[in-house]
Amino acid sequence: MKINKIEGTVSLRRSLDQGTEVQRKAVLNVIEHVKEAGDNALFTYTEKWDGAKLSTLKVSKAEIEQAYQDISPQIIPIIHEAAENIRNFHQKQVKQSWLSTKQDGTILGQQVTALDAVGVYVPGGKAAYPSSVLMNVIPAQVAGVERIAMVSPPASDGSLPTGVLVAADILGVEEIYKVGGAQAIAALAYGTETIKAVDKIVGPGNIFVALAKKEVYGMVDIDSIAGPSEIVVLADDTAKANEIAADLLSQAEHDERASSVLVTTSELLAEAVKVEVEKQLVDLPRESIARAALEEYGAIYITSSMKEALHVVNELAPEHLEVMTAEPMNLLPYIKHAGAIFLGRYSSEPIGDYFAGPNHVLPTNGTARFSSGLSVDEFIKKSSIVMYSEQALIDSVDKIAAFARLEGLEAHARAVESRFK
Ligand SMILES: NC(=O)c1ccc[n+]([C@@H]2O[C@H](COP(=O)([O-])OP(=O)(O)OC[C@H]3O[C@@H](n4cnc5c(N)ncnc54)[C@H](O)[C@@H]3O)[C@@H](O)[C@H]2O)c1
Ligand SMILES: N[C@H](CO)Cc1c[nH]c[nH+]1
Ligand SMILES: [Zn+2]
Repeated sequence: MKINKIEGTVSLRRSLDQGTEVQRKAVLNVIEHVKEAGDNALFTYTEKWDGAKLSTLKVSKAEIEQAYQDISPQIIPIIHEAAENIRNFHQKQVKQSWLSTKQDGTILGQQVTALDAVGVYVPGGKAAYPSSVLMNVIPAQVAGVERIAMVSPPASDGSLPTGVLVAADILGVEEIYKVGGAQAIAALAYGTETIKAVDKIVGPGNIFVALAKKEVYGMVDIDSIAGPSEIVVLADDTAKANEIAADLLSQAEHDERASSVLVTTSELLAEAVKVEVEKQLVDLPRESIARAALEEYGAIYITSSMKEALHVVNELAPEHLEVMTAEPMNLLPYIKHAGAIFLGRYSSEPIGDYFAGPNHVLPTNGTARFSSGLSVDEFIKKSSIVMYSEQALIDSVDKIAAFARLEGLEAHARAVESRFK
């Protein structure tokens, strides 16, 4: 990790991965092929990219039962407890419909309706993510979505990870399909013989998944594009180097393109964290991934004041921000851009990945400047409601007709006037 001293204001935004021309073309071909050939195209690509020769896509009851046989029994109550924490947190996000009656009897309001059908992408290439099953499915359930179709790429033996199957079963997901990548996104958007089309697709994935989601947007809705994981730790000289190093590595191990950054006012701490990171890397099972990520996207920034450090943090707008300072809560009002904020040394980032309750699907690549993590809001829509009283229309008909004529829309004006002719 390189140490950089920062003076004054700097621009540190990372550019968004738009994929290469070859990747974009490949994704377009996949989508067209799935539209034309349906399930057959899904079988072809699953064999090509995942090495699995399948004859059916839907996970069977027998496969779920087998997953319960294979999984360590101790993990099951832990998944249940995590699911409960996540459900309780998301329950607080529920928005109610409302109606408001004016003095003249007019009723105005907003009706909240859950989406009918949602597709959930659970990544499966480099690691298994049962936690992402919980994070994507629970807010949809809390919103009241009736149909949830989950997709995830199989291993070469045609199986899905036991943790993914058990987590989905614990939540009561009935449709689980063994298909991943751009082909899974195309199937959810356009439908095939086996997979019925949905209204919205959510969930993180690699560049092929991200490009496919962008491509089908409009046909269906999508959530934001969550890219490789990121962590920024903001620390002063009270923080502990070994704890910061451990937290930086927790995100670096996700992906060679993950980004782990320390922003600190202490030169001494910066040096100590650099040494600790090297020390802790050595026996990490995913050392090579973490090392590659740190070499390319890792950094330590030293600033001369906390004010400058906060500026750097807001500039980076990270997916996850940890604040490890003497009084972390005091800094909260100055943090404008971060997907999730973890305050104090007992709030290590993986608590949020698995257990605390907030969602772990969060804005990356600086998009926390304008977007938020996955929430119940992503699974609802709002219809406005208008019920005018006779008196209200008498009072405003001339104004509305005048406005319509300002736009040259005579039929609009006559429509409101027709009630009194
Ligand atoms: N932000 C979050 O909440 C969150 C959570 C979990 C994972 N992630 C991220 O999701 C990503 C998961 O990526 P992954 O690759 O491990 O799994 P993935 O499921 O996204 O992608 C695997 C699929 O990619 C397709 N593919 C692979 N190589 C291809 C090629 N050359 N051409 C066309 N298609 C190809 C295949 O269909 C394969 O099934 C990682 O970047 C990880 O950090 C993010
Ligand atoms: N940190 C990831 C989001 O960037 C989510 C995750 C899933 N499992 C472990 N971590
Ligand atoms: Zn993580």
